[in-house]
Order: sequence, then C-alpha cells, then structure tokens
Amino acid sequence: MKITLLGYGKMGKAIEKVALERGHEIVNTIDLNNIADREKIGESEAEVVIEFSSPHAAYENLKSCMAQGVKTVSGTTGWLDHKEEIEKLCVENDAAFFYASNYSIGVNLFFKLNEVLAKMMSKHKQYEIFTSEIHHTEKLDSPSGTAITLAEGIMNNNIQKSKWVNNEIPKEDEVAIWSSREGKVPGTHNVKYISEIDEIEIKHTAYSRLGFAQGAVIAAEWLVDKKGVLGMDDMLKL
Ligand SMILES: NC(=O)C1=CN([C@@H]2O[C@H](COP(=O)(O)OP(=O)(O)OC[C@H]3O[C@@H](n4cnc5c(N)ncnc54)[C@H](OP(=O)(O)O)[C@@H]3O)[C@@H](O)[C@H]2O)C=CC1
Ligand SMILES: O=C(O)C1=N[C@H](C(=O)O)C[C@H](O)C1
Repeated sequence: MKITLLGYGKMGKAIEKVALERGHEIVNTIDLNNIADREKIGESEAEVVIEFSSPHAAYENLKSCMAQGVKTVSGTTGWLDHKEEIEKLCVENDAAFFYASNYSIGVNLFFKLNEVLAKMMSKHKQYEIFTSEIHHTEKLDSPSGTAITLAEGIMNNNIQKSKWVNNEIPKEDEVAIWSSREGKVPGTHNVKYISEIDEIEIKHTAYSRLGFAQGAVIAAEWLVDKKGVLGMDDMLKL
C-alpha cells in the first residue's frame, strides 16, 4: 500500500517504522516545511493518508484531504469541534475518513470495559467517579482525546452525568478528568469509583507509542478499499 504521512513528528515517525515493517511504501511525508504538497495528495500515487499532526493543524489538513476525495486515517486530538463538518465533507466528496482518539487495541478494549462498568455503577450512587490521564510534557492538548472518549462512555451510560470538566472540582452532573503532564509518559488513563469504604479502579498504561502506530497502520490497511465515515467500532466489531 502506498501511504502519505501528513504530520511527521513522534507519531508520524513511529507509523513510518511500522508501515515499512508491514511491507508498505511511504510516498511522501508532509509537515510544515512542505505543506504545499498537501494540496496535491489527490493527484499523487498515495492510496491512503495517515494524519497525525497537531491540534491547530488537523482541521485544515482534513478539509484539504476530504476536498480531494482522499482516503484518510486521522489520530490528531484537540480539534473535534469541527468533526461533523469533516464528516459531511467526506460524504459530499465520496472520500473515506477514519478517526480514533486512540488507535491502541488495548485502549479500545478498555473503552468497552469503561462503558460496561459505567452502566453497572450508575445504580450505585455512593461511588464518586474519578478519571485521570498522564502524558508527556510535549503534549499540546488537555485533556487527552482518550480521556474525553472515556468521559463520553461514562455519560452515555449514566444519566446523572451530562458533561465533563478538566482539572476542576465536578458538580453532581459532571465527570471530572484530572490531567497531568510528566516526563516522557506515552499515555496512562485511569477510571476510579470511590466510596467511603472502598474503590474500584480500571487502568490502561501504554508502554510506548507502538500500539498507537500499529493500530493506525491496521486502520489504513482496512480503509484502503472503503468509503465513508468509519471508526474503530466498525473495524474491530468488539
Ligand atoms: N489517536 C491516537 O492513537 C494518538 C493520537 N496522538 C495525537 O496525534 C497528534 C500528534 O502527536 P505527536 O506525533 O506526538 O506530536 P508531535 O508534536 O511530535 O508531531 C506533530 C507533527 O505535526 C507537524 N505539523 C504541525 N503543523 C502541521 C501542519 N499544518 N501540517 C502537517 N504537519 C504539521 C509538526 O511539525 P513541526 O514540528 O514543524 O511543528 C510535527 O512534526 C497529537 O494530537 C496527539 O494527541 C498521539 C498518539 C496516539
Ligand atoms: O499526545 C499523545 O501522545 C497521545 N494522544 C492521544 C490522546 O490525546 O488521547 C492518545 C494517546 O494517549 C497519546
């Protein structure tokens, strides 16, 4: 498969390594230095674009890919206010758009576990919900996209919770996300239910970026013969 990487930082480089190991070809890597290439992806030999850039750049990158009808896998976080618009452009231009806040298979199992636990715990009001995420100090957005997906999983399964707040004391209808930035941590997420007498905790710890990169390449392999708006639930059918 011929791949263009849009965004060539820590994730772009990890994805390149996995893609080459799986026998794919990287036909271009685009970052700020050669951003003009972005407008020509549709005419290039790339069969799929993998976009991991930065929260302020993703919207323009994805608008361009969709307008060109390009099949695109994106993992960039912190831009999701525009997601519906990108999905609409995808359909209008007969493109393909695959998005996940986290491409790790383990995290996607953890998302399902979180939903099941949230449903179970919604009947046990003596437990307070506490979610947290820890990432490396270079991370630009807060809270992490993964923490937002976890909070949404809780809200969808507990009618008492209707929004999330970051690093502030939650009101009764809010899910608290506590975010911190430490050293080179690849990504740690935690959901706790705390009562006066005990606590229940589920936790996912990424040891490196390998799981994110593998998941993104597997998503690209899956997307290459598809069209429309797709995600991990469509691919993994967990
Ligand atoms: N969904 C998932 O599974 C995962 C998602 N992520 C997310 O992916 C994103 C990238 O993470 P990471 O690789 O660690 O970040 P980095 O900061 O290491 O890399 C970002 C790269 O994007 C480049 N860039 C900036 N603006 C543009 C632009 N307009 N077009 C193309 N490239 C651009 C940067 O270039 P320059 O250095 O010149 O600014 C840099 O090379 C983040 O939002 C992060 O949260 C990360 C891991 C997993
Ligand atoms: O920026 C990162 O590094 C990561 N970002 C994603 C997020 O915001 O959830 C996924 C992963 O945790 C690593």
